Amino acid sequence: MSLLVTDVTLADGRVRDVRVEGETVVAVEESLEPRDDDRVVNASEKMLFPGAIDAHVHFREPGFSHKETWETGSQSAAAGGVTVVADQPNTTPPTTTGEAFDEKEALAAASCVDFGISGGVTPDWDPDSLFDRPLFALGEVFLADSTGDMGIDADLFADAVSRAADADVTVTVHAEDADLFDESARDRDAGGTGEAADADVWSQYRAAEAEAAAVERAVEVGSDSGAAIHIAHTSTPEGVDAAKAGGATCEVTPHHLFLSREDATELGTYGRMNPPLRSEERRAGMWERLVSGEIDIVATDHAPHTRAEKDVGLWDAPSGVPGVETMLPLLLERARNDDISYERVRDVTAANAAEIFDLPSKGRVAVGNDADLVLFDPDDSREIRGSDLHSNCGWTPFEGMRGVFPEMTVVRGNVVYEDGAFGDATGENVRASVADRV
Ligand SMILES: NC(=O)N[C@@H](CC(=O)O)C(=O)O
Ligand SMILES: [Zn+2]
Ligand SMILES: [Zn+2]
Repeated sequence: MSLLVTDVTLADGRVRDVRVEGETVVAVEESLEPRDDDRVVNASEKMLFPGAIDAHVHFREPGFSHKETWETGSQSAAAGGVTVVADQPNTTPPTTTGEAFDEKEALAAASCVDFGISGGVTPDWDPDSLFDRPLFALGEVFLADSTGDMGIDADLFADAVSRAADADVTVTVHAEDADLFDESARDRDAGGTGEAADADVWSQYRAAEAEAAAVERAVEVGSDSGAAIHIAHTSTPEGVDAAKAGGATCEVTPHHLFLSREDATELGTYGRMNPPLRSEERRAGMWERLVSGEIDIVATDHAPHTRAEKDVGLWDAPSGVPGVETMLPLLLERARNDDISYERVRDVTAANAAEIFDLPSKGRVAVGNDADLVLFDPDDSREIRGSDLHSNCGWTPFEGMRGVFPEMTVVRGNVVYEDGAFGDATGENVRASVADRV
């Protein structure tokens, strides 16, 4: 079957007809004649973007299927216009050996969107077998403990970065320096359980200064060995500036763009994540750097935990919030309000990640590219409700905010999501399928 989307507005404002044949965009023209076997979608007043690439998700399998599975996580992605996800290594077993990579890749066959799998670093990792696999990236490499307690020391980090440089693999870094955490925060009253806790205490504890210091160290190690460094979830303007000064690329999460310490008290443990929410001033500084082009990409750090796990005291709760389904909707809402251009939203959600992570067939609506597409009505803004979303966790820190959600999401020509329903298409590893390697 071929798909013909007519009269659709692209991110740059051009109105075009777009034809998909098989897995590929074959024509983008002012006017294309429908053919007998075309499914024609009349999309006047609608917009067509490249499917978003979320370079940072935690889909939790193997090991934590009660939090999320490849099926639920990828459906949440598809319903949010995300067509590629990159899964992080803090699963059980951690993705630190070739065998663990293979186990995760087999489970990822349940994904309805395309995926990449990143390799992780622990003292007992097996770099030889790991680099033998088609890694999306090395990372996130944890410079401080987060979910999974995979924090590593400086020597192992330097060793890992040089191995990645040899293998020509980008290193993604969770940059926080635990030596700079503010232990005095432990003396503050952290409130009750769940929403009654005060996550501002967590923001004080994992101090803002701890980020830039770790970024500086990471970019230094990167330049010593010639490795490409990508800083995950930068949360402070200082961290972004240090990344850019050191020649690294960086990402920001939706929660660090749209939430701040002013929300932390109300969110309670549902607002506990690493790095934590920052001051309103720093949040605004992140938004400025996104709009200006200093921040390369938005990635969600989609880190689902169940309500039962979150409904405990602040110091006992797991860190992390879901976000893969609401990233593009939240940004499209801002574009609708003229706070950011549609082109910039396209670049930070798709085109730039395709460049940084070397996915030449993805990230753009262009002839010859994979038909990874998202169709939406730019005026169809609605309230975000956790109960409407598709992640297994069933909640969102963005409850009540507005978003522009997709009508249709297409992965390599397959309609994976349309008007609330999912197709039965299967995602593929963006680096190489298992079959290709045998
Ligand atoms: N960001 C988080 O707070 N949590 C992430 C891990 C991580 O990215 O640090 C998780 O896997 O739960
Ligand atoms: Zn992290
Ligand atoms: Zn993460």
